[in-house]
Amino acid sequence: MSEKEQLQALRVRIDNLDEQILGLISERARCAEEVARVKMASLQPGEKPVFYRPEREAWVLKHIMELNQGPLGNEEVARLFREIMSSCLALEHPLKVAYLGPEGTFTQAAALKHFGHAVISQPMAAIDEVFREVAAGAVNFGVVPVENSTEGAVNHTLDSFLEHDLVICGEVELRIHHHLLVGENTKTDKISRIYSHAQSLAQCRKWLDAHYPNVERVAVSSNADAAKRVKSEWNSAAIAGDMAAQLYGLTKLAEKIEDRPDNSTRFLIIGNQAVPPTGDDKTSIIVSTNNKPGALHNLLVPFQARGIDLTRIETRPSRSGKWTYVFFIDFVGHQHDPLVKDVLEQISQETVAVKVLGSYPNAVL
Ligand SMILES: C=C(O[C@@H]1C=C(C(=O)O)C=C[C@H]1O)C(=O)O
Repeated sequence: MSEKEQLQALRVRIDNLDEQILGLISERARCAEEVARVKMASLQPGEKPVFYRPEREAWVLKHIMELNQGPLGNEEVARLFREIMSSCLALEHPLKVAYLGPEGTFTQAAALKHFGHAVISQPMAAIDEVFREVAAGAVNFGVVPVENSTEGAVNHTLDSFLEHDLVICGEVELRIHHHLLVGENTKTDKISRIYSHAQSLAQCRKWLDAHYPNVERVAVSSNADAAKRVKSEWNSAAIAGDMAAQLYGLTKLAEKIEDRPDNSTRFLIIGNQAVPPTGDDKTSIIVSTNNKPGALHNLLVPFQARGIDLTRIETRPSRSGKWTYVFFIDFVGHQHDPLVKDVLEQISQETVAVKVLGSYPNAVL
């Protein structure tokens, strides 16, 4: 067979497979519609239907990754199935998700990675506004950054948990790649100012010291805001990611300029709905202790005694008295696990207050 004939034969096979895939996706979507009908039919009077099931979605993605034998990688097939689920869920009930905006931020990228592109995503100007939108019921979920592997905690997010009664329903991790971006009119040999969010400037500090030691670094409210500004200024550049570059039509003067190649940010999904266990979960709590010697030690011993892994501990001022603190603790397990119930009971006897922010599936993607 000639090359042309071989390619033609392969394309016929691909067309045939696509038709089968379409048939199967449509059948799956009809099943999701049926799920919605069943959920609606079995509601008690006054009860609201729960369409989005994060624990079920985590299971579906893990199941697919376990079955996958290549040649596509696990992450790749999971991303495809994430989008299929997103579209199926949107047929049941379109989800509204608020995120720390404006459009083009890494938080938007995280929201789309977690929920897929079929959600209605709404940018908010500040982290606190995301919390308020979710608390008011104007959106189903919110997405906020909580920690970066280079720069540490996002304090605004931690502090917002002290002020709102919301539940953590999930987490997303995103590799963060920063680029130095310029507009069409930028005089690249005369850059006198570089805009970005303070966290991003910090994540690229060494690169900036080496390449632009004398250029003014200007912290603005988001990377997307930085990208927007350079469009109208001739002597400015921005540090931002791919989404912002695309959105504002900027070009990359330098790529992947973050100081650490593994630079990642963790985001939280906040909502009003508690998530049942999946067997691979994490729990986040806030604890306030008496300001006396050994308080932190006494708090941690019960975890150690039960072999519960702490994945993170963060301290913040309590805001209810000078030099008093609260601890944000993440650990492995679900609040319904007997061992976790037991540890929560014990620490609530030894501390001033314990608040469970939520138990949620470990990030699959
Ligand atoms: C189909 C359901 O509803 C939603 C859609 C899902 C899917 O498309 O697989 C999974 C969980 C839910 O978010 C369900 O509850 O099973």
